[in-house]
Amino acid sequence: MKAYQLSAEYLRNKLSQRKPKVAIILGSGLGSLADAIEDPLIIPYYDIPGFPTATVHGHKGQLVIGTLGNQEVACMQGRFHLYEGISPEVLQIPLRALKLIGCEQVLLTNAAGSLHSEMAPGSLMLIEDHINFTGLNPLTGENDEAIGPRFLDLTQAYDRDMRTSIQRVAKEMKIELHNGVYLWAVGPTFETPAEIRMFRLLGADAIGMSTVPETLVARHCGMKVAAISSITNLGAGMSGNALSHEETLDEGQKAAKLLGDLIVKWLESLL
Ligand SMILES: O=P(O)(O)O[C@@H]1C[C@H](O)[C@@H](CO)O1
Ligand SMILES: Nc1nc2[nH]cnc2c(=O)[nH]1
Repeated sequence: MKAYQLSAEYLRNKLSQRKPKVAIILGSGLGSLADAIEDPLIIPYYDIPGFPTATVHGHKGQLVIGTLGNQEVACMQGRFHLYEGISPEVLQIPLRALKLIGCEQVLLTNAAGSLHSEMAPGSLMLIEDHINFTGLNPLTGENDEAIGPRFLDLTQAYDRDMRTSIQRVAKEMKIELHNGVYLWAVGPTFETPAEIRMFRLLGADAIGMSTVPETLVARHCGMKVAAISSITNLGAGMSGNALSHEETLDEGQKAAKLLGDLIVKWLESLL
């Protein structure tokens, strides 16, 4: 058995009657969203065969399965990043396991730096497309055609219907939701000001160190994907301030309530 199949088998045995259809991944500073999940079944990543351990401060490292916005959800409270030394192959495990237990859609969230001063910290950005600036891809290696195609089309990486429904709900709630392109940089260093200027020229609107590998793995196994960035800072050199993970966490926590409200209403709208 492959590692993700072992993870899925373990999770299936834990689920009993629960049937999560929507997966959610919470980024830096956004973990408190999972506290609103009702009747939670909490499974630490270290208990799940095949799952790596979450090492980044602010990423709790547990799967919370329960009800949110009247939907059954499987929520990853914390994620894995390549810069933690996790191989691209291991990044495949959580999403494939979530698909195997029945999740058809995934909503990814992250903390990100903005490349436009008008999209200030505290803003939310719906990802309409991405730029993979890492040269790395979690789908590198042998392809299992039973999971997905060798050459995956990414013309619609972020699902149009999911984006439309999230935008509609944001509008109803009078939440300003920017649209933009997220650029994946490996990290763990933040960028230099020169890199930020270059990334803006390349067409990026926000920059971060996650999400794209999850999108690639999820799309490959046939899940629908939407993603929202919580803007925690302006890109390096744009404000004169030094960047830090503490700032990411503080600003993420400040935005978590607004993002949580949007996610709950969106889940309710799926009924
Ligand atoms: O997991 P996300 O993408 O939300 O985390 C961001 C990127 C880095 O891991 C970290 C930098 O502060 O926050
Ligand atoms: N790469 C990158 N990741 C972030 N996560 C939160 N802010 C940033 C940023 O400015 N750059």
